Amino acid sequence: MATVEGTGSGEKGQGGETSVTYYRLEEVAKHNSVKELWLVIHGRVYDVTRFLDEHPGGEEVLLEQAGVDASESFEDVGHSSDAREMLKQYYIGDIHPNDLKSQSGSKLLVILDFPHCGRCSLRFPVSLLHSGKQILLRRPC
Ligand code: HEM
Repeated sequence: MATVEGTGSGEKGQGGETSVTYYRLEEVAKHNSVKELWLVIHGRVYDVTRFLDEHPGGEEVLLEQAGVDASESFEDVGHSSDAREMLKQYYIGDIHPNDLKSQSGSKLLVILDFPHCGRCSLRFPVSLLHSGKQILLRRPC
């Protein structure tokens, strides 16, 4: 496990300090029972131990995903936005960047337009590692 300090807002005096705890996949894998059940959804780690009894889809499906990346099964079910909102309360940290799957197939094309300047429009592909991080961009002119 590693904890990394980062600035949430990047603005001075706005109190945007955040701290992220990173977990290796092998550590997540150890929490695979009803006593302690962690799973990974989209690069984020969730401790759903106390949710086992409450999950509307039953505890069995959660146990099947115990200690592993459950992103695909989570999405296959087509969980509601309420379900996605619930995730927040079980979030305990992010997967360590070294353990994130290479997502070469999922690139995002960023297009920046600068209305004040007729010459400047930037297009560049970026790789999506995980959400929640800040990207700083510098205006070209
Ligand atoms: C912390 C993670 C999860 C949360 C917060 C969660 C939450 C919910 C909620 C609120 C529902 C009710 C329907 C809805 O609102 O979408 C539901 C249903 C269900 N969930 Fe999850 N879920 C989680 C993980 C999973 C995972 C990993 C699976 C794996 C297959 C799963 C399978 C199901 C199934 C099969 C249903 C029933 C769908 C139905 O009856 O139509 N869930 N879940």
